[in-house]
Amino acid sequence: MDALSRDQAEIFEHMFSFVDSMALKCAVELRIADIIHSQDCPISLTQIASKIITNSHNSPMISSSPDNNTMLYLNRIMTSLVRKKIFTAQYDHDQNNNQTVLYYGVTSKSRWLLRDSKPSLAPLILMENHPIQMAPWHYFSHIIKDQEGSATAYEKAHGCGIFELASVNGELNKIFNDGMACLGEMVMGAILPAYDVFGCMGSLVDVGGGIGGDLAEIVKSHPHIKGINFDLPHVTATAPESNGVTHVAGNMFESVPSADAIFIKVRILL
Ligand SMILES: C[S@@+](CC[C@H](N)C(=O)[O-])C[C@H]1O[C@@H](n2cnc3c(N)ncnc32)[C@H](O)[C@@H]1O
Repeated sequence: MDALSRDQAEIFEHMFSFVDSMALKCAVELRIADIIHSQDCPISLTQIASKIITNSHNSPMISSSPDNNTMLYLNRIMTSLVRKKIFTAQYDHDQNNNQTVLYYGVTSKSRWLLRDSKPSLAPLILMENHPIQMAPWHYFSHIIKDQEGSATAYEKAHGCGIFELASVNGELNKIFNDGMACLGEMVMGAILPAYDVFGCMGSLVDVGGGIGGDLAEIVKSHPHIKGINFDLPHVTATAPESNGVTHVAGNMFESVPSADAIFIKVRILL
């Protein structure tokens, strides 16, 4: 291949690179990793499709024979995910039908797509690839050209910032908080064993603590701490109860509950 064609092929690759994210999102939405992980061995496309149909009707009694379109589209998604080494694909002989069949199996990456077990990146994948969250990425050129004002790409796309939008959009509020909580679990798993700073405090306030997952982990490993999870009202309203953690609603730019120490994780001052 000459240099011109190679460069052109590379631009094509960049042009369609969003397809990888969409295939990942599709796999999470359809619970493909959960379906394959729940079996003891690799399974065929037909088996995956049947499970998807059964799951989508939410009843094992519904007939689960996939039609041609389902098989065609699922085949394309699986091809993309296998290319990214998220699943394996291997031909084997099916003795029941005396045919050679392609079987899909798990890899070390596929467990991060699981919906039914933790740790998982599934909530973050659903959040980052949601149309609301994708829209601001279309405004790069606008914010660069914009000579007046300092609107962010998010504000250009939605007319307000993410926290304001989440306060009036329950779906965004849930996917954002779930995404943050899943990220928090992983980060706290690294912070807690590495930083021995929590023993000396009697109370701790997590400012912008989301639904309180980080603080719950800290209090679990340091039960003497009185935890205060502080966030905006629409966030604390959906926070689950947790032993040793009190949820307090408010605006950090007005006041913050007092405690022996303040914990702030992730850049929130944009
Ligand atoms: C990027 S998230 C981080 C959540 C959590 N700390 C974590 O690391 O997973 C930022 C959090 O700050 C909260 N927040 C934003 N503005 C706030 C404000 N003015 N007062 C209190 N909380 C705020 C948001 O609701 C959100 O839960």
